[in-house]
Amino acid sequence: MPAVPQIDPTSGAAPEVQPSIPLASTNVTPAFDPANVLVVYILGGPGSGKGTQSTHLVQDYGFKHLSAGDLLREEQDRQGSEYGQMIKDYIKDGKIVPMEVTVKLLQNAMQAELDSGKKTRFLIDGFPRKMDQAVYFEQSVCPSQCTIFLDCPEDVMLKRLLNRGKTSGRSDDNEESIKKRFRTFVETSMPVVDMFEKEDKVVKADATGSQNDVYERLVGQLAQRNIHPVK
Ligand SMILES: Nc1ncnc2c1ncn2[C@@H]1O[C@H](COP(=O)(O)OP(=O)(O)OP(=O)(O)O)[C@@H](O)[C@H]1O
Ligand SMILES: O=c1ccn([C@@H]2O[C@H](COP(=O)(O)O)[C@@H](O)[C@H]2O)c(=O)[nH]1
Ligand SMILES: [Mg+2]
Repeated sequence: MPAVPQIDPTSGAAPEVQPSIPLASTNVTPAFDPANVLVVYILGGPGSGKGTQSTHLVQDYGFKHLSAGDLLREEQDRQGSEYGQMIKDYIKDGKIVPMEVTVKLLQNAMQAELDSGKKTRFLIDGFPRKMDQAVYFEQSVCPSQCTIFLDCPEDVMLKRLLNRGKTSGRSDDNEESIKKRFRTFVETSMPVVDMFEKEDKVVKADATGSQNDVYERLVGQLAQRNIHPVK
């Protein structure tokens, strides 16, 4: 397996990939072999419960949870990061940070986990959020097994996020940023879910109701995809 490059502090990173390139037409060998590494994405609108359900899934399915948003916030706060201010501005505005940064952070985190001989099942939360990220990651990092999609109406998500905003300290848990995030989700992220849906790779669950209700639905859906708890 090739070594995973660090984020290049001078120039940035991975080559640009045009989103229009069809997945099947390329010959790139991914960095991680899907025979040895399981990647499941968890997507859904802001506040749909991705982080919450990830906590449950990690406990029962032996996943290593990697939240793209958390990794970006860590990078934003890392002393000396040349991307800090850019990430801060993008997050507050609900925009998608250029994929070179996010993919590198994810790839490095996966490599670190594999190097330490720990988990080989990755639950990637809140990624891919844009078509270029999806195409690049699937081709060059690791093809996913499936995408969990948490389906939740905006009024429910808004209520949850405003409630979370009372204590989260997140710069984007305010009404103005939330509206922008909803828009980005519909315009930029849903096409990714739709693409995976066409490939029959989406496990969709109604994300309304209690956390436990949602989780039970997810467990049932995952079983149908032959993904089972490890204990
Ligand atoms: N089923 C649920 N019912 C009520 N509240 C919930 C439910 N699931 C999650 N929450 C709460 O809603 C808020 C948002 O949940 P969570 O952080 O898991 O969402 P998310 O999809 O990861 O959001 P983001 O995209 O902003 O990171 C949290 O305060 C969480 O406790
Ligand atoms: O692939 C990604 C994932 C996230 N972002 C940015 O981070 C924020 C917060 O993400 P959460 O998943 O809600 O924690 C998101 O609104 C984007 O601005 C990103 O750019 N790319
Ligand atoms: Mg989250």
